[in-house]
Amino acid sequence: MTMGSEDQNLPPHVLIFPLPIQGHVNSMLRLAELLCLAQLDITFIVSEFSHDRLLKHTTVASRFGIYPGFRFQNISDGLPDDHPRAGERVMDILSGTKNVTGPLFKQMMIEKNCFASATRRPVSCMIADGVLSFVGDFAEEKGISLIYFRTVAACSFWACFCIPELIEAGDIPVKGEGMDLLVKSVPGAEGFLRRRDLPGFCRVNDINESKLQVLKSETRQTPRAQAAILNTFEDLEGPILSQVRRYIPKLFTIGPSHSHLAARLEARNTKTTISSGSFWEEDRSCVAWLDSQPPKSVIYVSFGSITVVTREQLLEFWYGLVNSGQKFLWVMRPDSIKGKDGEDRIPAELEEGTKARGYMVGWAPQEEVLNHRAIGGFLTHSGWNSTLESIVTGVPMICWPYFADQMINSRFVSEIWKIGLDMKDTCDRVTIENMVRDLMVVRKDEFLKRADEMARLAKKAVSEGGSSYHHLDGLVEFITSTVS
Ligand SMILES: O=c1ccn([C@@H]2O[C@H](COP(=O)(O)OP(=O)(O)O[C@H]3O[C@H](CO)[C@@H](O)[C@H](O)[C@H]3O)[C@@H](O)[C@H]2O)c(=O)[nH]1
Ligand SMILES: C[C@H]1CC[C@@H]2C(C(=O)O)=CO[C@@H](O)[C@@H]21
Repeated sequence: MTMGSEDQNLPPHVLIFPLPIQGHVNSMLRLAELLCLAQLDITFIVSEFSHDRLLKHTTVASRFGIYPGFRFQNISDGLPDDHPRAGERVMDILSGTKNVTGPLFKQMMIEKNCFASATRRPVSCMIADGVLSFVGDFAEEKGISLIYFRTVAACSFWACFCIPELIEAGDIPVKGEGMDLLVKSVPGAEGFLRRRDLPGFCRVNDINESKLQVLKSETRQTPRAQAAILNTFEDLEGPILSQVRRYIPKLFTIGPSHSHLAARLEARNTKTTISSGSFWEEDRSCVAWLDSQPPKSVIYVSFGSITVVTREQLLEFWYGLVNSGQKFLWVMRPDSIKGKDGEDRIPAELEEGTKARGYMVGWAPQEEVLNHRAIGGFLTHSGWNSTLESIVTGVPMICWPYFADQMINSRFVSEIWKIGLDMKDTCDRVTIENMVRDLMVVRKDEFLKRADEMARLAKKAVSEGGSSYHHLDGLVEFITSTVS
């Protein structure tokens, strides 16, 4: 772990370590590529499960093959291959990572001399997912610089940061009555944040429940890092970012990371295609279907990589979409329906309505879909990457948050940014039908106007002179300063 004098001219060596979940890996891969463009050496720690998926379904090998300083390093996520890694069992990823991956990581770093080689200095800086405190422990033990990258919005990070105060105020546990009461102990969000909008981890019966405790402690330890990164931009979350900076002054906002990457690649004329990090095979036939639809006539429906719905919920969505009379493109992940019980018959009116106005795929090239001129709205689970992708393309949203940060993202979409509607905690066909009509027809112009303005601000942030552009340069400078 000591650095020989021959290493002095080598670039900084950054280790990047995401939680092995689609949204987290996607955003960290984009960060990795941005840092490759700045000529830094990168070791990207990826779970065997995620890496297999990436190799099978993306061009990740050739995408990173052009950067000589980039390497993948596989590690176990501690879960058996047949673990669903979705729905109610997704939190097992956190415990698997802590109990199995953590010790393996430490052993690997020691045995491999922090990935030093003849052409690479030992890891000089670690950028770890904000919920991997064991990386922080190792960094402190070995004196390596540490930056946390929490892949959620600032608003969600901040609400998690305030969990101790929320408990103190009696706003957590969130349950039963009082869900619509405003919370007072998330500074900057007084006046609009209700208990029901707090991150899903707060929905516990008892404050000792592990998901609450884990998120509280993982979030609260963030300031021990020398800096932090958020995939957001100043014009989107300025007031909340000011609150976060009271505790983490060195905070780099570099988002939206996907459009930032596209902008930097474009500026170099390197590549203009979208860099997908999909864990499932993208069904591109939906793009041909979209090509034949009128402008802004289709609502895109996708609930991300973790959401699992019951058959009842599925039917409510389906009736709502068909009854709205609007065209729809629906991503139905193969593992996204809970307890298929053999009762798989689809009512004839839904089959007919889908044939007439719908199209379904198992996984879509989402960025390309959202960019398509035929898309006029997005019915989403409000995962942060999906939210940012929608913002960049100026597509208004209907939010059906499933868990975690999605609960607060959807509140900001509807109440603060006013670029969509929030249907959290409801799932009935009439609400869905009405909201789809509102978004796509009745209030279409109002939502599109605001969404267009937000898209403009997002693009400004990642362009030369913009806040995220400036922050990424600052991040590279900071990383470089850790070796000089
Ligand atoms: O058919 C699809 C559906 C999704 N995506 C992509 O998959 C990613 C999904 O990310 P996200 O919207 O953030 O959802 P999750 O994968 O569910 O992300 C997890 O991680 C996020 C933080 O990184 C959190 O905000 C979410 O709540 C959490 O569920 C996005 O980049 C999408 O473009 C596709 O390419 N095709
Ligand atoms: C499974 C969840 C645990 C933490 C992650 C998260 C976050 O706030 O960082 C939000 O939802 C999921 O992506 C992860």
